[in-house]
Amino acid sequence: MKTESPLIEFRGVGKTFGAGDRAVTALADVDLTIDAGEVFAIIGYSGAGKSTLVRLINALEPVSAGQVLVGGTDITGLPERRLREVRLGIGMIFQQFNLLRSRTVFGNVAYPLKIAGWDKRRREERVAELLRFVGIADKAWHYPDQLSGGQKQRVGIARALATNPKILLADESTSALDPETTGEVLRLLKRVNTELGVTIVVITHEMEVVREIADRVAVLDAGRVVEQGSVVDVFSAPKTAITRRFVETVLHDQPDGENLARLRARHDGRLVTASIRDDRRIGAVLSNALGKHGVRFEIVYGGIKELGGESLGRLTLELNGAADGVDALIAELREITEVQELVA
Ligand SMILES: Nc1ncnc2c1ncn2[C@@H]1O[C@H](COP(=O)(O)OP(=O)(O)OP(=O)(O)O)[C@@H](O)[C@H]1O
Repeated sequence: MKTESPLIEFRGVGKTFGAGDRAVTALADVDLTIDAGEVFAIIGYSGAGKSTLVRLINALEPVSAGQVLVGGTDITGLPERRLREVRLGIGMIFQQFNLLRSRTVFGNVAYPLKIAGWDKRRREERVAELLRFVGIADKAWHYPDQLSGGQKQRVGIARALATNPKILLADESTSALDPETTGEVLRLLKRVNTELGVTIVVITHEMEVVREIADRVAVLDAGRVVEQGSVVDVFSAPKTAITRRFVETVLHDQPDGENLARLRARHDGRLVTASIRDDRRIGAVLSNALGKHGVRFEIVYGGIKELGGESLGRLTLELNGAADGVDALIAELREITEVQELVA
């Protein structure tokens, strides 16, 4: 569901808080395009500028430099009245859910509809529909304190979607949840994207969240976008050290330190780590290793994950055979993938 012009665009955006000696540059030279219909993730460590970046999308903060376009409209410098219209098309969910404790689930979800002037009957129909969609219709008359974290975030999602926004901003929306509940909430967000066609911008410090839900990702470091691309490309060939560190937290695919020492102690053969992207071609080379090169192989370490229908990760192999046979096998593998020899 891609349109010609991006739904959200950052052009040379900078954001500085304070002035003079006290000035803090939260964002610098940010260029980003987010297309309609995609799930776009922005990942970075604490303080990288992620929250500042989302706050610029719904114009909660003015930019210090550059332009932010939403739906083709430059929102920098728009009067407050026009900004309110832009914000109506953008829903938001938060790490701490931000529900009204004094209102029931129904009351929380109905609240934005009330503000938007929907009459009582339409509000009731819409809330019932939303609660069914997020799977908590049976909790309509509960208060937030009676709900689990995952249920609270479902309410947050229903509330954010109430007025049919085209864009949903999710700021660390699963960071307060355990891994299982995180998975459930991410699957719900994916349905919001695919079934309702809502474009989702996910802010996170967890690469696992990016892997599970995003189509594309931008890596933010000290206020700058250091890498952006499709999730499969970024995972399979990270270009910067910081991205490699994030990818490593998901794939756990490279033996180092103690693991490497243990492998060395247990295995006499040569150890190589091969990146896996097209696993069938690599499988074909390995299955001929004995017949063609007289080399036996054993997989001694590895982490492979399914991503966008592809297998990604690295395998560490022990290769046993005559030196020239092992060299020939490594050369053949290098024709199709990256291979690194591990020396203790
Ligand atoms: N209102 C503000 N006034 C002054 N400095 C700010 C303000 N908001 C953010 N900053 C600074 O801007 C930088 C980026 O902050 P931001 O909250 O956007 O990062 P983040 O990546 O969202 O981090 P976290 O994950 O910890 O929320 C930080 O150095 C922060 O201290």
